[in-house]
Amino acid sequence: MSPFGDRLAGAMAEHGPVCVGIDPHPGLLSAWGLGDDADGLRTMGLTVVERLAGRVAAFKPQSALFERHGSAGVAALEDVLAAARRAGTLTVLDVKRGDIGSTMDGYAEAYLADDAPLRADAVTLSPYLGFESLRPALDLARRTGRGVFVLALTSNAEAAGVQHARHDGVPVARAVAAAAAAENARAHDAGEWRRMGSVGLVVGATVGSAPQRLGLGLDAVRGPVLAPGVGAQGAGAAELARTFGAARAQVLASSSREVLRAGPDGLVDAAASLARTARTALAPPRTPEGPLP
Ligand SMILES: O=c1ccn([C@@H]2O[C@H](COP(=O)(O)O)[C@@H](O)[C@H]2O)c(=O)[nH]1
Repeated sequence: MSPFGDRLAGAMAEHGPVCVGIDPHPGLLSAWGLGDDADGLRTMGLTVVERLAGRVAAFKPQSALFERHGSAGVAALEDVLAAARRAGTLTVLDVKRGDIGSTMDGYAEAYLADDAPLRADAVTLSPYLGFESLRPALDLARRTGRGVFVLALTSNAEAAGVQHARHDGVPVARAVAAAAAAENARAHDAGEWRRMGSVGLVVGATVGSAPQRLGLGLDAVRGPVLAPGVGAQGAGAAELARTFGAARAQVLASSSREVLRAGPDGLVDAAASLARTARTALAPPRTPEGPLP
């Protein structure tokens, strides 16, 4: 299997830089005429996969909303991940895991091993026990051709107190970006990827000019940037264009509730509209003569 970053770069070029979140909130399940139970979760997830596979670059199931229903909910999540695999659309499992190294081994095995029932193409990870505590997941993802998205600047306003804080004068989020860049550089030097590294960052589309102000150097990370916050959290084309600047070619815009609110019959149009917004906002800046070299 080619590495996640290269596979994602191909999917973004083919289907647009768009990820649809599968977040079965109780209110959405009710609006879809589904019960807030494991069958409802499964039906919503499988419907999203059936209608949108091959139309978007990736799906991002939100683990928490499946875990609410215990083992039956997790079984539904396994089914949704398996359906996306069969359909050939990439999955980013949003689990935001992070722990001491020995426990991190367990999380890595749970989501990134080839035989894991909950395996996804990539997972979200939290670096707030120290970036290096994520080593088991970084290494297993590299061995199995999978990817990780490490939280750098999350879309929620209260995150700034932690992520903008400075340690030895360096903003925490910038240190996270630098560590991700180093991982991608090592893998590139080893000849492992061509188009994009497999260690990505999460940077909310709602964070304004924070990446520039904090000197994150997102383009230098050379990995994908997962940008949640489009739609229900208020970010649109203007925010995507403003926030990501020189890194816009790496950005995977993500939206959950706004697409799901369209209901089963409106999914295709809602995802197409999201793709149009993301493609326009994230296109290279144009000069009078054409795109910049
Ligand atoms: O910084 C972050 C990281 C993750 N998320 C997750 O993305 C979706 C957003 O859902 P919407 O309905 O499009 O608002 C959700 O699963 C979050 O947990 C995020 O929003 N911000």
